Amino acid sequence: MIAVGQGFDVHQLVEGRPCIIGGVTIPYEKGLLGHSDADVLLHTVSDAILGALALGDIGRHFPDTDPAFKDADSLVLLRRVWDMAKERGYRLGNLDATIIAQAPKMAPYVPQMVEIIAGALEADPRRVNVKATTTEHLGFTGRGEGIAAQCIVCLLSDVLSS
Ligand SMILES: Nc1ccn([C@@H]2O[C@H](COP(=O)(O)O)[C@@H](O)[C@H]2O)c(=O)n1
Ligand SMILES: C[C@@]1(CO)OP(=O)(O)OP(=O)(O)OC[C@H]1O
Repeated sequence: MIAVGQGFDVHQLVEGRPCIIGGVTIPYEKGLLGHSDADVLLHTVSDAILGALALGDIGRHFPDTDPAFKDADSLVLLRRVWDMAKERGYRLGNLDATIIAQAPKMAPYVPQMVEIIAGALEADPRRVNVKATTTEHLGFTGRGEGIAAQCIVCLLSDVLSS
């Protein structure tokens, strides 16, 4: 059985917040705003997995009205999402994600992000790809007002569907 899912997320860039992306705290003058730590990359990975499982999205499982998730570590949320996949007999086929940001420069941190995501999904890092693009100064990402991320995931299971 193969299950694919996709995710998309956006968070606003503001002063006075840490810039946490893919589980890495990136030195930058601004950070992402959210109820949780606002890790836009881990959110989109979580949403892609939940999509493959037909289980909705992270907002359904970890509501932003619940004080339990205030400043939550998105890596903890991703591990909880991955538990849902494992419970259903899935392992990671592969994952491909894109961070859409004019700044900061993501490339130096991408290898660490890959290791963190692969670790959370108990997968070989060679199954995980993270990349980044600017939008050539166009739109809200290009103006530095926010950062977006998108992800596609392929999950594999040995269970045959009936
Ligand atoms: N925030 C970003 C955006 C892009 N990169 C890297 O720069 C390369 C060029 O980006 P373009 O938008 O001009 O395609 C791209 O290949 C990314 O690897 C980055 O590190 N951080
Ligand atoms: C992650 C959660 C957790 O409360 O909060 P936010 O950091 O606001 O992130 P978002 O992607 O807007 O929605 C999911 C939320 O449930």
